[in-house]
Amino acid sequence: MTTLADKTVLITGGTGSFGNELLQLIKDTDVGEVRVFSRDELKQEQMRVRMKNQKVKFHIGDIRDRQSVDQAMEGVDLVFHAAALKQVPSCEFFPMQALMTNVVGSHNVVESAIAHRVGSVVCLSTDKAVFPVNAMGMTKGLMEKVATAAARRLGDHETVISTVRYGNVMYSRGSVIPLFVEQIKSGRPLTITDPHMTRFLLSLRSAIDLVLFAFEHARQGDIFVRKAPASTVGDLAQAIQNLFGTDTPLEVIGTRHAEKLYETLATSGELVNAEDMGDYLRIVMDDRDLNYAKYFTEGEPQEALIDDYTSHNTERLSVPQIEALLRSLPAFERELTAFQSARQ
Ligand SMILES: O=c1ccn([C@@H]2O[C@H](COP(=O)(O)OP(=O)(O)O[C@H]3O[C@H](CO)[C@H](O)[C@H](O)[C@H]3O)[C@@H](O)[C@H]2O)c(=O)[nH]1
Repeated sequence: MTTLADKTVLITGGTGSFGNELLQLIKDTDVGEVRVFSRDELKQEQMRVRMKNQKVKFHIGDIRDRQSVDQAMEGVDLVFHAAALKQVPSCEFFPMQALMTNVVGSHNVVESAIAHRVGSVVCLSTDKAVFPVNAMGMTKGLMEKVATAAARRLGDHETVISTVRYGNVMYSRGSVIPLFVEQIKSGRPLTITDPHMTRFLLSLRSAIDLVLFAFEHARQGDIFVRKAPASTVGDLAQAIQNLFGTDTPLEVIGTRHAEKLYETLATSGELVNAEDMGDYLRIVMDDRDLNYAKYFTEGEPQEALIDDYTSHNTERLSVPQIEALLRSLPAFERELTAFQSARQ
């Protein structure tokens, strides 16, 4: 990570799991300074005590408040924009709050970075932003539009704005894997929404690799996608049962509010202009101008021939493959070991 040498990095939403993991990775490199920007003073205090690192500075603020963003942006070279409301149910019930943080807040971050001549801004998005059905995905989709519109306006300005999209981060707080583990530990049935539902699966470390890849390779307005395998929820539950050596009953509870049978990481329209970079896809910005006549004369005939890239048609993990992936997650492995030793 020589490219971070002596750089000042700002992580919005820096006290979350993404910020914590990224900091672990870069705090001992030759990075100049890392600023953690977030609303929660308690989480910042806990992080400060845990880190004890002079390079890490803490800024209380809210991305909805431009002034607080501007203060933290002074002298920054690189922004990882992770601050968001990302719980599907809470965004569903409070869509204006999602709009204020994910759209207006993101606009503040992008415009502040441009005004402070920051070198690179990487915005974190999600597969739920593509063909969105819930307020979380809709507002993240609008965040992408805000980032792309700024990038289009900037052209070859010194600030490069890019976005990354990824699917479900395995074992993230509040997600299905820790839930299934808790249900097994307490002997309750595993609540399965729909055994055929699929999700892209990736580790937090892979998500961070994607963000660093974007920083190192971004051209103006790029969206980067990490290719990822997927599994059905039924197979995921089976893999967890196998590893824990239990046969806890399964209870099919049905699809929850505002969720999809499968997710999409890139649309056929985006794939027409995407560059295959091995583990990653670079979706190039559509930089056509607002000259509507062109839209009717310069369409994209290829689009109809390509499928969207979805968790239904990506590589499908088998149960043993899911087991191997789960065992590579340190937090899962710790739970499993504790469970096994308690049973002996
Ligand atoms: O009791 C449950 C809960 C979930 N699921 C299923 O497990 C899969 C994953 O569910 P998660 O709740 O772990 O993840 P989501 O895809 O719903 O969304 C997650 O990932 C998003 C990012 O893409 C947001 O971060 C969101 O808050 C987070 O929950 C889904 O198919 C869901 O239907 C079950 O079968 N049973």
